[in-house]
Amino acid sequence: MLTLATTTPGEPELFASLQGEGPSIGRPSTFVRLSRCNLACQWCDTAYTWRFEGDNRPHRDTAAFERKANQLSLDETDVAGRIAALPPDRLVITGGEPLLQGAALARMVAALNEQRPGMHIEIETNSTVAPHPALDPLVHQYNVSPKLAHSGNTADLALIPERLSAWAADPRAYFKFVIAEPGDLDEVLSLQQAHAIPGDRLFLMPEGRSSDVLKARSQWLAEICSRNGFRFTDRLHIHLWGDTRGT
Ligand SMILES: Nc1nc2[nH]cc(C(=O)O)c2c(=O)[nH]1
Ligand code: SF4
Ligand SMILES: [Mg+2]
Repeated sequence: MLTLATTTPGEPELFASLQGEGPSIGRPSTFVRLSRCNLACQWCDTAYTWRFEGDNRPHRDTAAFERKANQLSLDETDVAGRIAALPPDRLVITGGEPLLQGAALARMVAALNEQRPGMHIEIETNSTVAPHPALDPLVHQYNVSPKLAHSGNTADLALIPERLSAWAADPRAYFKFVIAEPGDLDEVLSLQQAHAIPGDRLFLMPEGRSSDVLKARSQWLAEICSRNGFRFTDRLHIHLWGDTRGT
């Protein structure tokens, strides 16, 4: 079984859209959003995947979410069938932290490869969890987003040195750092040095859940990228559809 997020109670968050972030920005892709996360970012835009009633970890919005309305368990073959029925030939698996369900994901992707061979498989991850050995060979691209101090997570939970070095050594892994202030760059530079992250696999992305905030932060972030040899990524889906589920 896989535990998915929902768009509305009982409806899994599984949809066709355009990849909004990172190296595949603009590509038609099917998205599946898994529930649960091992971190708690104070600016997280998908707190409905983890901040359930009784979870008091700090978040910018104080709301806690009812678990029953925001989680849905489905069979791996059922999830694969829903993905195979949609037009895109690319799949983005996101969350929450999808690698927490690595064994079930391996079964789902294997079923998908039977039903719809040749799909490009991309995974969004917060960097802390090693891919399950049965899943890893089925994945074409990892979008790895280590969480900096401004996320509110402690470094001992969010920045696992051996994991970061393993991602840096994997040519399938693209780093995507969420940046809220120019000062966040110092942390990126020291992580880049410590783990030998190549600049052509290192993206900076503005933090923001509205088009206005993204545009304002893009002004100085674009400059930082060009000065440091990093790639810039916008959040296309926020400009197009705002901060909404299922887009
Ligand atoms: N269109 C679209 N692109 C995305 N890229 C990464 C997303 C995510 O939430 O992880 C995301 C998302 O939620 N929507
Ligand atoms: S790692 Fe991702 S899903 Fe988890 S709390 Fe942070 S932003 Fe949200
Ligand atoms: Mg998102």
